[in-house]
Amino acid sequence: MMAQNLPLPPDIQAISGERPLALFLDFDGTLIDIAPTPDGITVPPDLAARLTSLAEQLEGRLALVSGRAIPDLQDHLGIVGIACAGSHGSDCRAADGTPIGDEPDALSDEVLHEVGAFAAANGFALEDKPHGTALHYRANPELEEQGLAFAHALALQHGLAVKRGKRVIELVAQGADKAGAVRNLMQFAPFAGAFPVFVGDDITDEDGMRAAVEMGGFGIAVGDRPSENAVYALANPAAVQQWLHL
Ligand SMILES: O=P(O)(O)OC[C@H]1O[C@H](O[C@H]2O[C@H](CO)[C@@H](O)[C@H](O)[C@H]2O)[C@H](O)[C@@H](O)[C@@H]1O
Repeated sequence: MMAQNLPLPPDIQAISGERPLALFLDFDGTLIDIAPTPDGITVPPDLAARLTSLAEQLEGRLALVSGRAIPDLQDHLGIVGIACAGSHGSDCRAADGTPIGDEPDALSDEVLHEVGAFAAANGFALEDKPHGTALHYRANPELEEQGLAFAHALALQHGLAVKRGKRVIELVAQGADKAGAVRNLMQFAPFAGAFPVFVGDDITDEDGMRAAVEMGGFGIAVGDRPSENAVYALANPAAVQQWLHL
């Protein structure tokens, strides 16, 4: 199913034929199908090579923008020589690995301890991340309300932000989001001055799409979640890969 009956995007070659295209791609649910657990995803073995080749066609103006930390992306994909923004925009790096922008501190030990204890006591699967922590409840969807109440109370107490995703609630530093990642990358070559397009499936991707729109581009929603900022839609990761000619 597709988001809000939005039309299919124009062919990528038609877009990039008109002006230099800067492409920002979410990972889970956009390039790769959602799996029961974070480590259970199936990543085609040649995906990294295909992304690298796409980046070359775009003269380097391709970035992965993920809620996952960059080392986690690399564990699944291998080292890809393209720009990456990990941990919901907390950690932005150019294609050669050079950091872009400030990297926020990790969460305090006190917060990590509280979240870990809550997860263990209530049936959430905990994902520790370098710039945050995630409570997964895909195996127990009824835990959502309880998880949100806990996360919002803890965020208020410690000045953190809550991110919601597909059967996941995350705590991260204030100010980290995918809009910031897009804006950061668009300040520098080879992205600066290009036409930004953000492709994503989840709530956190709305920030990235909004930033693309602000800079004259557009968003493409993936899947059936209604999108506030997308003007085009693709049905699933297979359709994204096809659209990208991967
Ligand atoms: O911004 P993304 O690249 O889409 O990353 C968002 C989160 O993705 C991962 O969790 C989600 O995918 C898992 C694997 O399909 C799934 O089991 C889980 O229910 C989803 O929430 C990842 O584990 C998170 O760290 C990312 O923030």
